[in-house]
Amino acid sequence: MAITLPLIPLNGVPLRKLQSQEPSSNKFNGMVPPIMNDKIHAERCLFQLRSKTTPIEKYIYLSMLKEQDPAMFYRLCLTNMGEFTPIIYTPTVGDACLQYSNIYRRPEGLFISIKDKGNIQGVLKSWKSVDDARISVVTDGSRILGLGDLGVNGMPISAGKLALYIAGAGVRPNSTLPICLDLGTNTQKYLDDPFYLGLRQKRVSDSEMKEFMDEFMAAMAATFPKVIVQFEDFSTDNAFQYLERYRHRYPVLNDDIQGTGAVVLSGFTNAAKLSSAASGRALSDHRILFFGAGSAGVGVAMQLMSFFTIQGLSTEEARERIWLVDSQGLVFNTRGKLPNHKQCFSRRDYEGPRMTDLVDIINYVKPTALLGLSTISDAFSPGVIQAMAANNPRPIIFPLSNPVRLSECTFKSAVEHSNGRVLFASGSPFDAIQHDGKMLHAGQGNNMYIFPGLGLGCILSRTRSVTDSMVEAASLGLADSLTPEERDCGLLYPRIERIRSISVQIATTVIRSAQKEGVDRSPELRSMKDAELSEWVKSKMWNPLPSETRSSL
Ligand SMILES: NC(=O)C1=CN([C@@H]2O[C@H](COP(=O)(O)OP(=O)(O)OC[C@H]3O[C@@H](n4cnc5c(N)ncnc54)[C@H](O)[C@@H]3O)[C@@H](O)[C@H]2O)C=CC1
Ligand SMILES: CC(=O)C(=O)O
Ligand SMILES: [Mg+2]
Repeated sequence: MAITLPLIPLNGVPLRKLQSQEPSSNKFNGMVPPIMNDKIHAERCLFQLRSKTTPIEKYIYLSMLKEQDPAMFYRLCLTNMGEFTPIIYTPTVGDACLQYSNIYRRPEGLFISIKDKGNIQGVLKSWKSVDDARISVVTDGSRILGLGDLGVNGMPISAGKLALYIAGAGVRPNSTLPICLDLGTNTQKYLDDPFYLGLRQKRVSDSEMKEFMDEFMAAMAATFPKVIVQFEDFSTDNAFQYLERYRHRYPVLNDDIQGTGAVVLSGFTNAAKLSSAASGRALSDHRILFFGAGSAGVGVAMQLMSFFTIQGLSTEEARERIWLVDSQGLVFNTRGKLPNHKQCFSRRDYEGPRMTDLVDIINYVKPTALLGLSTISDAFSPGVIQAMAANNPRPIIFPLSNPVRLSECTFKSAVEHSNGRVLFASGSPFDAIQHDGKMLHAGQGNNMYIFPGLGLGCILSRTRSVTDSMVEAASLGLADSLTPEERDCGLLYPRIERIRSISVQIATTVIRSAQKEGVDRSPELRSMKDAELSEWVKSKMWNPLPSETRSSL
């Protein structure tokens, strides 16, 4: 039965208010259907969503719902997290980016282009809720997931991450600001596409970008004094460069370097304990091989050093537990000139010849863990998985590249070729599978578990900067957040349906860490006991659910 809904707020009255009117009310002059029940309308929205046949149609439907009826969108998102995240986030958001200039309906964030240089603050002031902005996700579209330089088509990434801030951490929708910078694109296909929404020019020079970024950051701080800036999906060199350039001046974080580092440290910590229980190997003896040495690979490697230093190893000993592989093979000192970000982990104990075959590298390194952040789909072939399984009773294999079609292997392949022994987490979701009569679940090692809670902790502590200790605290908060039932099921990450309580736990540890580091600007939180602080964090979360269902979160 087709039902026509008044989808646009009427006379400035939000749709939710209209819908809560009694059927008999004629206050809105017949613009509300006679029978408008909130619960049934939620079912109706789900019905509409589920009747779309392709993921991109579902994405478009949910984008419209988010725009037209945010409270309903977030209510449904929170109560159907497992169904919604693959649509509003990876993998479907990757397709939405690829097709953004074709499917574009309405602006959902700010586009700031190189042509705005000299007037960036003027553009920022046009944002609808200038007083409120607390968190902004900023991309320049130069490395969207593993899909390359998509220019302004990267906007759905900023919008999608912020939707998870709202759903997962209860940041108020009006406090979020998605931004896509247009500094050109080097992808010719877009420059030739009449629908492409960005400037028709190649990316600007490094020096021009630096001047632009300096003005942009100063304008953000002046316009939104309370805002935290999350850099997202910048190409490798710029990701490292701009994090370093601003992290001591402004409260900024880079999600791909720090958020990914934290989420993998957490899942790896849980996996290493299970792996060591099976092998008898000391935790400090794990050996980690990274396939992919870009912003995410090296960001994770830097964060995983703390796994070993927590076990009592020195920084140098921790570094020795890590090997990198890039597109040229094993990274070692005498191979030739290396970019700065790879130098720290370049091996000094290997002098050649070049080693490029992954099975050869595994047989040489004998890793206990293999982590993929390479964007190379199926790089973890059956032979690679078997080599890992031959050396380890419970091999740790994390194919972390996004979206799902770029994953280094599927869950099914990892389970089959390790005879069900694998400890697995992937960047994008995989369905659970049956093996030997047992249901096995894939962990999702994605920074979506970290950034909502980390960002919330930063907002509530009013931090001056985001320190390494705060990122590490977020990671340990996540590792500690598994329930006994989740541990019994062998999960490496908690169930995503519990994202709000996970975010409370992470935000609380992040606030405490900010206080220890002396970067907090909310002194009134210092005297609170931990339980009181957690309750206070929870009370600050925006909640779209009717009060009777809130306790289920
Ligand atoms: N699971 C998660 O939460 C996250 C996943 N990622 C994913 O990680 C992937 C990489 O991201 P970035 O590090 O930022 O990209 P990047 O472009 O900076 O790095 C890619 C790395 O892979 C290496 N590589 C490329 N081809 C290779 C080959 N044939 N063999 C071996 N290595 C090869 C490159 O040399 C480079 O070191 C992307 O797919 C991204 O979506 C990124 C951030 C978070
Ligand atoms: C998850 C994420 O941030 C990425 O793939 O870039
Ligand atoms: Mg990213």
